[in-house]
Amino acid sequence: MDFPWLAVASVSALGSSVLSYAQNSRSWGFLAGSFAFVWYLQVTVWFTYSAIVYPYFLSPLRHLPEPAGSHWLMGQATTIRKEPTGAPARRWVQEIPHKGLIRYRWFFNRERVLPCSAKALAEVLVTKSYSFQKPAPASRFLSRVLGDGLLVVEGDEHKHQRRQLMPAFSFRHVKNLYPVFWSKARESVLAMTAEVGGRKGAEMEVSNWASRVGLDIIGTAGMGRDFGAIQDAKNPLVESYNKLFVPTGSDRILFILGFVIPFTVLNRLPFQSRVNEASATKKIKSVCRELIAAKKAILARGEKLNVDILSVAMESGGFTDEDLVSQMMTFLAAGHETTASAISWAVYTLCRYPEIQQRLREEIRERLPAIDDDREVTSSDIDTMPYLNAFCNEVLRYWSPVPQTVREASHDTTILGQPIPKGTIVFISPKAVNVDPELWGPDAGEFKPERWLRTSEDDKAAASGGATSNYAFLSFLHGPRSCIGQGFAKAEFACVLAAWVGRFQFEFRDEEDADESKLDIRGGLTARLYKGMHVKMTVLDGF
Ligand code: HEM
Repeated sequence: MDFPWLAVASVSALGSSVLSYAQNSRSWGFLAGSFAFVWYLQVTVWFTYSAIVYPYFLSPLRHLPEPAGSHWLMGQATTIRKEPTGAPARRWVQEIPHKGLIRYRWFFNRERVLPCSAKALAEVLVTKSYSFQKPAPASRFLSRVLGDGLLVVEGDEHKHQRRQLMPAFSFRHVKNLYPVFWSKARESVLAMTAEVGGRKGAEMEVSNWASRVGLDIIGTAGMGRDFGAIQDAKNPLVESYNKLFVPTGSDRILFILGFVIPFTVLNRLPFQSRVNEASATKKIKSVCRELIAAKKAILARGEKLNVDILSVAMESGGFTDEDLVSQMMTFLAAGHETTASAISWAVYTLCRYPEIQQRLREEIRERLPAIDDDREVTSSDIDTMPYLNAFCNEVLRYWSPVPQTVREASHDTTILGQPIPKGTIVFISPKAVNVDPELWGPDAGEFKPERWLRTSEDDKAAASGGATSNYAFLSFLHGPRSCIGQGFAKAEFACVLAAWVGRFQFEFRDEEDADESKLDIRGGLTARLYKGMHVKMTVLDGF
């Protein structure tokens, strides 16, 4: 329930004028004082209604099961802010007896609904997908930093954009990109080898490397431009994304102020995060404009464009230049931090389970050419490596690089027959659903690549990791708003990981990291280790 700024301001203006008139006062001081008084009265009434009366006595959601120990006014807000991103939802889904929906309360008892059965998820993500849209504050942020690209737009505009962009992500097209993925993966291995040198157990922060290789892959395979991020850690694009997605101290202040000042006003104030955001967005936009101009010059010369995402979007004829800038910004952001997060968590897992690392390395070395070998690596090499694919699927399941996402009911609707009023916030938690024993069986909470390995020719269960429903694996969501880059991401992830594991041995720098429950995981869009993923790396002979 959002604070009705406009209505409250209008009533305050009217009320203070009436009071001034009734008191026959022409003093500005009296007018301002009575304006503040009427404002205060309304805030008190609104607050009592929205934070106490509605959630406790009137809301149709009040009978849904809730986490125990919620604060009378702050619900689960402090728990959520204290624990690693997505961790409370992971616990609630398993601990609270539910029939597919859980309600929890956020600051000032604002209600949230967590769909957690396959049927509830199917309704939110597929059958009623366009009734559950991105909430206005999330859309405003995404729109500011990405423009109105595929991730932001809703309804018919979304259907139209998605149709135009789909050919760039077709199965056949992604298959043709494997050699590009492999060549960038090799380049990153060579650059990292140079940095490690002959040192045994050299300390490295791998999420930055993963980000840089991700950026170069989306640049080369998605836009026909090598950004050179692997070769240059100070690459302006890398720095711009660091500014955009790494949280600053002022974010917390902005979050709190957001309860009392409208975001349209806050966003104009010179907070550090807003200043960073504006300069980063300007830089990224200028790179995108330059890319589009270069492609247009190719078209003007009558030459044929490549089949990268940008070329497909341009050739569809369905986008203006500014639309194309938004799409490019969307693919750059959506396409590199997510995969980078998956690669970082894969490295973490390899440190945690040295025997899995060894088994994976054996398969890679047996099946793929060594890094110094120029032979092309194709989809038939990568897609037929059972343990590599099982390991990648299990990392995506267990760590869910996008741990949670959010929707808002755009009108009064239902989930599983439960009335959901317009404006209700619905939290979708891949991090919780991906390890729910109801859907995955009793070993859901274990990291176990074997669940994806076929035990016989007609073992069909392995394709879905043995889960009882498609909706059990939510890392890319499902339905019309699922990740359009899923095939691209899986292929890129497998190539980079294979090249890294073939060449390097990974170990924890800080042994205490082995205790997952102590990890400080934060992040809005993707899950990151707050201190960075610091590991020890050694170059191994023979690959
Ligand atoms: C491991 C890597 C990745 C993961 C886990 C991932 C996950 C997701 C998720 C969960 C969403 C839905 C977000 C929401 O609606 O709230 C999404 C959407 C999207 N992803 Fe990915 N993604 C990955 C890689 C990529 C790549 C490589 C690209 C592009 C090449 C990409 C492009 C997009 C786009 C454009 C959307 C918006 C789709 C739409 O709304 O129609 N993603 N992704």
